[in-house]
Amino acid sequence: MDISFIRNLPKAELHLHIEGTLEPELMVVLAERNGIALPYKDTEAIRQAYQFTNLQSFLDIYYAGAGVLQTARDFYDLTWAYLERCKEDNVVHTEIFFDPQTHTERGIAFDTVLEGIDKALEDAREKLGITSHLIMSFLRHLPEESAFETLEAALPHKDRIIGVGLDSSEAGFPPEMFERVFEKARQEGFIPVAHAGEEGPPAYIYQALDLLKVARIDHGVRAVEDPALMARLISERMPLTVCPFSNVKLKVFETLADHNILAMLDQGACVTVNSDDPAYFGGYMNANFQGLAQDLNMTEAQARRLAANSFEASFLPEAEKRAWMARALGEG
Ligand code: HPA
Ligand SMILES: [Zn+2]
Repeated sequence: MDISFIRNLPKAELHLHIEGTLEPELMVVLAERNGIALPYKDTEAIRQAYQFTNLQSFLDIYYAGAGVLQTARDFYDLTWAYLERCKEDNVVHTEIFFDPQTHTERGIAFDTVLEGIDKALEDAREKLGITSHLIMSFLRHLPEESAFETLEAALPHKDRIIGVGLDSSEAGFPPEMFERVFEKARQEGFIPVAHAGEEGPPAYIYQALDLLKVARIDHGVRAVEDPALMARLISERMPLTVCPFSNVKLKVFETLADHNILAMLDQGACVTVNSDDPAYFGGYMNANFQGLAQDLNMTEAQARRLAANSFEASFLPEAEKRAWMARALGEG
């Protein structure tokens, strides 16, 4: 498939951790700016360290890397760099996760984090024509009480945060542990989503649906182990925000050729393509699409349906969704 076909396709990104867009070059700049010593000699050594055996081996390095983010300007620079990559890849709309607890736990104020990210999103609307939403994600390895405190901190900023998510170490931290905080978040008007079925079993996907009442499942690739669950996801058009490169780097699939995204697409599931933590997993949106073309023989029709799904699954207003879907399908 021609790279220009992928480039020209309008796309929405729905599964992207802003902390996961911290490229080694920016990490070094921010470490110097903030007087922080990195345990790496140069950017080459940082890249060398990015060899993961599972989700946890990634998370350990990812949380350590986020330590260079200190000021609102740092969060601005991080977010702006990602949005410029969106422009290159023709990602016209993005729904970004941020992990407030990664920062509040080390003494950075919630408002500092939000201020920097939100200003970059605002500038991107104006200068790059990219629309966006922000989703704050609770870290599931931390106690429920910490998630409740994070929700409290977000209440004055409801107008700038559309939803809540659940991420970090999945195995041993089932969605049911967060049922109460998600209930409160829904009452406050936040749209719920959750990582489930990345490393965790289908039971975690059921819990995310039935207990957290999510509007999307992040990852969800292990749903294929349970045919009744797959049938339900398909009949409900429940979106799965799938991250092909991430799944290979974290050994959910051995190779990209083993990935189930196109099989799920062809079964009628509302799967979408996303980059998750592109600075750590080796590529942004278009690289993920290109990988599927090369290693799974993705057709142009499949690429169009994946892009259309990304708008269908977004939290854009209905009319905008429909317009972008038509353009992605080549009907607009
Ligand atoms: O893919 C992920 N899974 C869980 N937690 C995460 N935090 C960043 N990326 C991820
Ligand atoms: Zn993720």
